[in-house]
Amino acid sequence: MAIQRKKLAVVGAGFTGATTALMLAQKELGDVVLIDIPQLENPTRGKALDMLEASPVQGFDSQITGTSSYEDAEGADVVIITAGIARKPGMSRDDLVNTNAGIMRSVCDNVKKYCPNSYVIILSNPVDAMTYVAYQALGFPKNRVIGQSGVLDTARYCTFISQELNVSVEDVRGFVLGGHGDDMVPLVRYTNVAGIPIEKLISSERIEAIVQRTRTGGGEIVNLLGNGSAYYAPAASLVQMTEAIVKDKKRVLPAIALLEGEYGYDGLFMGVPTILGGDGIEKVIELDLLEDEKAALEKSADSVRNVIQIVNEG
Ligand SMILES: NC(=O)C1=CN([C@@H]2O[C@H](COP(=O)(O)OP(=O)(O)OC[C@H]3O[C@@H](n4cnc5c(N)ncnc54)[C@H](O)[C@@H]3O)[C@@H](O)[C@H]2O)C=CC1
Ligand SMILES: O=C([O-])CC(=O)C(=O)O
Repeated sequence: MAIQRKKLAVVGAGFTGATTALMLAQKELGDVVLIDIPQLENPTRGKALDMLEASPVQGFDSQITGTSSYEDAEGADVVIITAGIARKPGMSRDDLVNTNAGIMRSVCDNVKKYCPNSYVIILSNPVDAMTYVAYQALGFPKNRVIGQSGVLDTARYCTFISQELNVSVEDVRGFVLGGHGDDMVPLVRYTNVAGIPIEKLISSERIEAIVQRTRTGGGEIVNLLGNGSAYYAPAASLVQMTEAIVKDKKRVLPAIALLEGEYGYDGLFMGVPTILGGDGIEKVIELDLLEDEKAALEKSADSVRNVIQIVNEG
């Protein structure tokens, strides 16, 4: 049988979804189906057509289709869910929980029906809780339900470190653990520049400032934009995760995974280092944490549990 291109569905054709669709196509990771609600069928088709018309200029052969019908996404290999409302200045991600949980359930009913074998990556906020909602609604095995937070949070962290030291971003390595909220845990002890621990390069005061800026990195963009939240770096993060899956790269990337004993948590979805490959989350990597790191992770886990409780009560 002829080799076929991968089929990639992006649900939600707003800022993050549209940007992701374009970046996926530019990297030729597969043909992209961009889906939004029926009331936005024409704008969604228009965005997809506009992107496709960039393909001769940029030289990519991925197809991009805009639709409100999940039938067009039938059999997708990867489904990225960005559907939902975004926060505005003065709001926390958790304020979105009730609206987005309803949207997530209705989207997942369709994904389950039309893309039963897909690997699903969740972006909608509050993303740890939304990954839990998706897992319940989809009924897929845990390796196929993956939340995006850590790639983005780590990207922000590494951006700030590279700016601080005026070195290439390519040489900065780090990890952010925990929930996607203001008490996320950038792991300073596991952060280095070309192998050199950052504690040897940056003062502890400046490291603390970078950690704090990372934790509130999403809010910093929300305040600057005024009417929505970040989308370029979130889209780039989704594309890196999709690439790891469709090319079976076995990248070591942070992702929101269902923990079943790892790090001492059971039944909780939270950001941890994983191996991301052709079978989705192929492994959760467990790091030895010091007491203060464990305490910081526990604080973050507590925030995630509180939001999940709202979901369960709602
Ligand atoms: N986890 C993360 O790191 C990040 C999460 N986000 C979250 O991603 C979500 C999307 O953000 P943006 O794209 O900026 O918002 P946006 O408002 O630009 O786009 C959301 C789109 O979802 C669509 N939508 C709503 N209900 C739908 C349904 N039932 N089916 C299909 N589409 C539906 C809307 O019509 C809209 O076009 C927000 O919840 C935001 O907080 C954004 C950035 C990073
Ligand atoms: O801050 C937000 O609401 C969107 C988001 O999750 C991020 O950019 O990290």
